[in-house]
Amino acid sequence: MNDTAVRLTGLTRRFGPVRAVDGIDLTIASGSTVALLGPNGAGKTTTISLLLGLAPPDAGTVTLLGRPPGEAVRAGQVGAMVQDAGFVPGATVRDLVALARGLYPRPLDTARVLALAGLTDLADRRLDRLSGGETQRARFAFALAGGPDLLVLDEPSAALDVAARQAFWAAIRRYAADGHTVLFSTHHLHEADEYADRVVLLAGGRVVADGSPAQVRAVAGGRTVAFDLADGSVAGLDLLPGVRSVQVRGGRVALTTDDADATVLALAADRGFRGLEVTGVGLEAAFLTLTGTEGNH
Ligand SMILES: Nc1ncnc2c1ncn2[C@@H]1O[C@H](COP(=O)(O)OP(=O)(O)OP(=O)(O)O)[C@@H](O)[C@H]1O
Repeated sequence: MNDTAVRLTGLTRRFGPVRAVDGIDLTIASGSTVALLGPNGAGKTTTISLLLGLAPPDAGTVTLLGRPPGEAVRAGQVGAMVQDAGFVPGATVRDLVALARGLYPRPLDTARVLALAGLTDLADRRLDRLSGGETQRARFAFALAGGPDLLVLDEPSAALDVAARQAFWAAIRRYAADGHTVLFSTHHLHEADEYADRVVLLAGGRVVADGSPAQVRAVAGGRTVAFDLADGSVAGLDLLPGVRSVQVRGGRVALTTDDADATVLALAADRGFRGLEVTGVGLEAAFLTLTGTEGNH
């Protein structure tokens, strides 16, 4: 199997004055699960359509599993779930899976596709009688049918309720655990945090951060060290190692730090503490900082 599932170099796409995708370089190793995270208009959908070969880039190149995207898709190596895909009215879920399986040289068994997508009990239901969440699962079944090495999902959990969303991510996890590569776009920060082993943060058509969810958090300021303000003095706290900012609220101090370990050790030596709490900044805060929207809300 090819070690590199996706390679994008200098990928660029403009719509008039808008640089929807502005020189993206990205390499995704086979077997990883990667989230393309970004706010509305960040360029996620455009990147995915260029990546799948659905639209030509203005500049740059795309290689999927070592080949041009069209070739990889035709060979059944790539499955995709894109937004607003229409279905033939009157056809059933089973018809759709049969259609998709017929397109690929080595399709998965029908029963496996239906089970993975959570559609076993709905196999004979007409597509135009499915709920929004069920329709989304049918799209997922279509993407899975060819048994692709690379699964590309554009905002896959849109329109799913909580239970359907959990079932959906459990299916993705199972598929990824078999060594398949999954690339999904989302603006749900917790989804990227929870389900991806790598997060690529897009804003304005560019990659603004790229790493593990923990690394993406670290880029934006690390951790918060909070404790009770015993004697009321905050003097010198800003000089402790790693500390970026000091806030006092309701008798507690919150230090934002790049190095929580060093901050806590120095704090212990300096004055001691009570009610210590160390928390991650969270992807949400990282996202706001990195995309430059902090304080604009
Ligand atoms: N066909 C098009 N014509 C003109 N502008 C476009 C077109 N497609 C996308 N854009 C613009 O390109 C930018 C990136 O859009 P894109 O849909 O890729 O973002 P996104 O991150 O997928 O957003 P969302 O989360 O809202 O789906 C936006 O400014 C969008 O308005």
